[in-house]
Amino acid sequence: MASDTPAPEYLLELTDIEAGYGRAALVLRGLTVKVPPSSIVCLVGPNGAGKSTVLKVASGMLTPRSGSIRVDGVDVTRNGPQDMIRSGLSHVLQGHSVFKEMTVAENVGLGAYTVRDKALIAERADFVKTLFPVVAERWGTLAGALSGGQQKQVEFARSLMVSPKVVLLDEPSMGLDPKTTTKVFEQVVRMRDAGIAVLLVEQNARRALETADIGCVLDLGTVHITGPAPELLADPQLAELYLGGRPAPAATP
Ligand SMILES: Nc1ncnc2c1ncn2[C@@H]1O[C@H](COP(=O)(O)OP(=O)(O)OP(=O)(O)O)[C@@H](O)[C@H]1O
Repeated sequence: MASDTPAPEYLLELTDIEAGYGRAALVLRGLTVKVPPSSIVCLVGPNGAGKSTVLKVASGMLTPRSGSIRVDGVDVTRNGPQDMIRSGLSHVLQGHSVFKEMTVAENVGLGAYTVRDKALIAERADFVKTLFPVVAERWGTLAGALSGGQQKQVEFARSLMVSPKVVLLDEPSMGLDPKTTTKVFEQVVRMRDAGIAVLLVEQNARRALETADIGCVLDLGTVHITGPAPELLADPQLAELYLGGRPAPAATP
């Protein structure tokens, strides 16, 4: 029977979040970020602005002191990490987290450790193999034998084994050369096109905004500007302040 309840406008809503570590001063100060379905939302901003902290709050690793978190319209503010996964959020941490002495298949399988149904696990494994061809091609290979960019795709595949609504990606380009970064961002777009919303944190602000649908500029724990990523990229003042200088002028014919 079809439900009369309209689908929420956003899959993830972080509203007026205040959060910090222990007794130290607040890191996030009234932060609001919203992720619509089938979109890539990118958080950019200077070192220490609180970008990774946003993802820790969204994944239940850090409980906010105030504010609310909603996933697909449901309030999950007090959920811990396990319950956040059940709510539909999956977090790919900063740095490299594949187990190099395990095969690609074993690494991907770890993402499904909360899933009991073997047929469901096989179905999801088929899905990630289709989405990330390199994962299918290197399925039986030790993950340590893969390049950095390929290992990142194994991490993406592992994160999708819980069938998330939103994937939280913390600096997927870290330690990768520009060519590999381009390939990794192509995979982020494939995730979005497969219907998975993405909240992306990146140091490489210009590159990330070129990939994202929506950009949020974070400074001192709050979002200063948010809007369509192409508009943020075209803003000369923003480029000067946060994107390492003005964009190159268009070539004259
Ligand atoms: N585990 C922690 N314990 C205490 N303070 C922390 C912890 N993690 C981060 N911080 C502090 O929170 C602030 C924001 O850090 P965060 O990593 O969220 O920023 P960021 O914007 O992601 O920075 P970067 O781009 O350098 O990764 C910083 O002042 C940092 O020192």
